[in-house]
Amino acid sequence: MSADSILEVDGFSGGFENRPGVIDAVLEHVSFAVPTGSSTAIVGESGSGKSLTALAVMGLAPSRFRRTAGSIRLGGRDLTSTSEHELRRVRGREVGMVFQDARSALNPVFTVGHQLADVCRAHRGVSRREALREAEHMLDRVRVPEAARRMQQYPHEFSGGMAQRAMLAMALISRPRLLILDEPTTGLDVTIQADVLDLIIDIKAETGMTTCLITHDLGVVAETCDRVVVMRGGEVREIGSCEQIISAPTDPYTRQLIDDSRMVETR
Ligand SMILES: Nc1ncnc2c1ncn2[C@@H]1O[C@H](COP(=O)(O)OP(=O)(O)OP(=O)(O)O)[C@@H](O)[C@H]1O
Repeated sequence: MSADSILEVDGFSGGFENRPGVIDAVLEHVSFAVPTGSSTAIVGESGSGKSLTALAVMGLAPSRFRRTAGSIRLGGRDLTSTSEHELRRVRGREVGMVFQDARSALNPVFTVGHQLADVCRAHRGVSRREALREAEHMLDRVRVPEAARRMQQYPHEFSGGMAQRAMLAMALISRPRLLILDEPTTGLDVTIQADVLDLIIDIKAETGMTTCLITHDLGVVAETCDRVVVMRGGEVREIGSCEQIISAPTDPYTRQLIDDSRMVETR
């Protein structure tokens, strides 16, 4: 394992305890690293274990999930032996996550501005006034038009694409070192998908932040990432540079993913 990887998942295995004492294995010896500054993608079909791996990194795996082996190190710290209290500090400050369905991840009873400011205060210890100013600045930065007015609105008043931008602002406002994006554009209209992807590419270029993009679509990966981890059935099947994986995949499953992806349309 290399010292310049912000995230190191090493032999991580686990499953669900659906019946007491019996663990149905889901993740099997998952090992990969996310080099600091990279744009690493985790790709695979639905059910391959991508989201579960990311949730384990966040310390947010479902309550019935049990780790059976391995470790997850973030910035050199072993998360599998970190207390829940510490994990709360790590989430946000060290690692932020954007989920697929932004509107359901936002709290429906508070305005978007209120929620952004709360996250800012919790992680950066600034005054309420400063947090509100930062929240508006962040909404503007993720290209939400009329940020000041949007601050006062509730999540249901945001379209899917705008809600996804607000989620991105929420993840960015605590300035995490690693940003995990779980299918951030799935379910959005194609043109909105392209806008959100462009935004992610621009923010990455501006901040130099490390990103980990989870997707089933290798077409998206080709546009946004430099490294690829291919998962299937809870296992890592192949790891390589984006170029190598796309031009010369060694695993037949990766080849199938390439054929299924949007790249087929542009070839
Ligand atoms: N709460 C749960 N209880 C039992 N099994 C679960 C639970 N959550 C996920 N699983 C199982 O774990 C496996 C991995 O799921 P995961 O969500 O990580 O896949 P994924 O690759 O991210 O797919 P998707 O893109 O559909 O989210 C799946 O087989 C799923 O059925």
